[in-house]
Amino acid sequence: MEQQAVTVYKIGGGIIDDAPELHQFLALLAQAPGPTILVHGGGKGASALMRQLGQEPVLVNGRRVTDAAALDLVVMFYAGKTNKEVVAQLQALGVNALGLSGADGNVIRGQKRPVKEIDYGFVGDLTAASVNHELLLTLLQAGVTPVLCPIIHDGQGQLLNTNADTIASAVAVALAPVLDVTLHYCFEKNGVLRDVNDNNSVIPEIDATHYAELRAQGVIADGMLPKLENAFAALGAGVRRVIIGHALRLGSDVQTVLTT
Ligand SMILES: Nc1ncnc2c1ncn2[C@@H]1O[C@H](COP(=O)(O)OP(=O)(O)O)[C@@H](O)[C@H]1O
Ligand SMILES: CC(=O)N[C@@H](CCC(=O)OP(=O)(O)O)C(=O)O
Repeated sequence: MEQQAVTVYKIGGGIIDDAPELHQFLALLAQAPGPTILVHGGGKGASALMRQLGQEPVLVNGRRVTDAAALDLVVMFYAGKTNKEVVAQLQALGVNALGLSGADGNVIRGQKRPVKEIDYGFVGDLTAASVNHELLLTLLQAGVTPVLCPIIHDGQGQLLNTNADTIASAVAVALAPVLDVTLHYCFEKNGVLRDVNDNNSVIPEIDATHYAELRAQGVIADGMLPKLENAFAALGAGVRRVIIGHALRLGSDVQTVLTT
């Protein structure tokens, strides 16, 4: 029997921070075929808000060092303002969205990252096994679109900050045994670019060998490194398709498709 399909979309801070672009993206999402799950980040806005409040953001290897004050702020910003604004806009577009942190319905439970060379503070690690896929399936079957923010919990009452790309990958992998899953990373560029400053230089297809070459050449750097690590991990764990493309060009042929 053919598996039911779902697409897990992830949007990051570049789009969330730009109100007209966010609205345009959500309007496209509302038209997208089939059941969807949306995972959002918002790192750029969180850093801007921290600076406004006199806190200096600290990021190591693309991950935010999250002390108690930073955790308060990101919980308010991701699980509060950002998540609820996205949900309200989706409702206005006729999508029955339900905003969730990992604590809500125990949808994602993880562990505080152990202190090694770096103490990341209240940052959570998670795997596909951390995801309550039964709840997500129930919501999808009820015609609800889950909207997940990057705040999870440890089951002991502690909230934890987590990278949104990792959440999207873990959710996609958790659903892969029962659904035909597409993982779609949406951001402000047309895909993985040969020249990061040239939006017309999209690499249409990348496999693991090609990725290693591009990485060694320095073509892929910064935030694209963890994104592609998460993306290949998802492909290797049963996710059917992984796409990286522009948030305002959903369904376009101009995008990067990852292959095994
Ligand atoms: N080869 C590349 N193609 C596209 N983006 C790249 C590449 N190498 C590095 N990047 C950088 O990675 C960033 C995307 O990662 P990130 O900022 O974490 O995304 P998100 O907005 O989804 O959180 C891009 O804005 C770009 O600056
Ligand atoms: C632990 C950690 O780094 N959490 C991220 C969560 C937000 C995020 O991932 O946002 P983007 O997708 O917009 O980058 C942070 O606070 O920046």
